Amino acid sequence: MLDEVYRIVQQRRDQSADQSYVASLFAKGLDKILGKIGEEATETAVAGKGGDPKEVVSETADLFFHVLVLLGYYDLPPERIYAELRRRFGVSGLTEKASRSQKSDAR
Ligand SMILES: N=c1c2ncn([C@@H]3O[C@H](COP(=O)(O)OP(=O)(O)OP(=O)(O)O)[C@@H](O)[C@H]3O)c2ncn1[C@@H]1O[C@H](COP(=O)(O)O)[C@@H](O)[C@H]1O
Repeated sequence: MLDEVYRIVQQRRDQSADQSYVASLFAKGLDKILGKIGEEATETAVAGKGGDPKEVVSETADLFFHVLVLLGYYDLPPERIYAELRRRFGVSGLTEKASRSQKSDAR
């Protein structure tokens, strides 16, 4: 579904802003897209605190969608994110963090 929505996002880029919400975001520019991500991330956090599963799902969907618009802005297909997650797969976050602090100690 992320790939499908991303494909639509890319198709909307050149459309009229009054006929497409995605086109209106592109027309308003990067700061508008970033502002929406900040807003939706906050709303996701508030929903997480509230504990209503429906709200968590709805706000997370809004957040994912606006992140797809940002990826579209930079022509970055979701596959790039999947590849990064695959690269990290199986590496404990704690192990990765410890290796980072060892690297900075060595400097
Ligand atoms: N998944 C979504 C999606 N999720 C959320 N939204 C919109 O994101 C906006 C977020 O809600 P807000 O209340 O925060 O925003 P707002 O007050 O309307 O907007 P601002 O004035 O703050 O910018 C709403 O207008 C939602 O309708 C989405 N708009 C589009 N899509 C997908 O993008 C496709 C293309 O959409 P259009 O470009 O509108 O054709 C659609 O077919 C969907 O697949």
